[in-house]
Amino acid sequence: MIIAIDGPAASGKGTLARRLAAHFGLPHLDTGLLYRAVGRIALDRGLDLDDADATADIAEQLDVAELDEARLRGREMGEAASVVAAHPKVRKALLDLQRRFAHQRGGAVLDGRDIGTVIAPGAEMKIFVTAAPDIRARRRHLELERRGDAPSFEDVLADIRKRDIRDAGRADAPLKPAPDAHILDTTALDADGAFDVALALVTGASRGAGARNASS
Ligand SMILES: Nc1ncnc2c1ncn2[C@@H]1O[C@H](COP(=O)(O)OP(=O)(O)O)[C@@H](O)[C@H]1O
Ligand SMILES: Nc1ccn([C@@H]2O[C@H](COP(=O)(O)OP(=O)(O)O)[C@@H](O)[C@H]2O)c(=O)n1
Repeated sequence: MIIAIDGPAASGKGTLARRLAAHFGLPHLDTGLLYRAVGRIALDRGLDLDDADATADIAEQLDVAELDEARLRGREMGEAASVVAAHPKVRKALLDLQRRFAHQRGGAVLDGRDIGTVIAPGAEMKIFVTAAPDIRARRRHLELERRGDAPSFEDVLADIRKRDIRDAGRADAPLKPAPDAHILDTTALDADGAFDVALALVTGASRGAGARNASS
């Protein structure tokens, strides 16, 4: 089974995807890390993030085994990722590896912005995780504080709003729910509550598929 989790920044999609993957014994890919890595390498090399050709070259040569998650989670990396992710050439360079991961034997869980719409439109389960911007900013602010990065709450909220607008407004693979996605609003749900709702959706869908298979 392919489980596609999409949603805006700090909505809790990564936390949910990891928990679903552990529960079902499926491999998990946080696709945001790919774009963060491209942004990071471009900045390390002093390249212009708006240079679509140079950043697409980096994306083509990206070694997924070398993704250093701790270095990629910083505040400025989310912004850099969002800039390079708007280049169609960068997205194209990262497409095959994500599709292969999604379609491996036994299934997978992927989280990002375009999993249900572009990477795995045939996924058996699509969940679009969302929450109010100020709640997402509070979560991200706490997370950054724990990392020792201490921007103000207002700065984190401004980052999130800016990234939402860029991600939803780009022409190629914009952030939006697939027509058949379940919307999971976690504004009033903690991580356990979000997991319980998602688990009920996934187990309900597999039972439905079992029933359809049994009757066909
Ligand atoms: N439902 C939730 N309620 C409160 N905090 C959450 C919830 N889901 C995730 N978090 C926390 O919020 C932060 C962002 O979550 P994360 O899963 O990384 O979001 P995303 O992958 O959407 O950016 C993390 O510190 C995580 O532990
Ligand atoms: N499948 C994906 C995943 C991320 N991205 C981009 O990468 C950026 C960082 O993604 P992320 O998932 O690591 O960010 P958070 O939601 O964790 O803050 C996003 O703002 C998107 O611009 C994308 O375009 N497509």
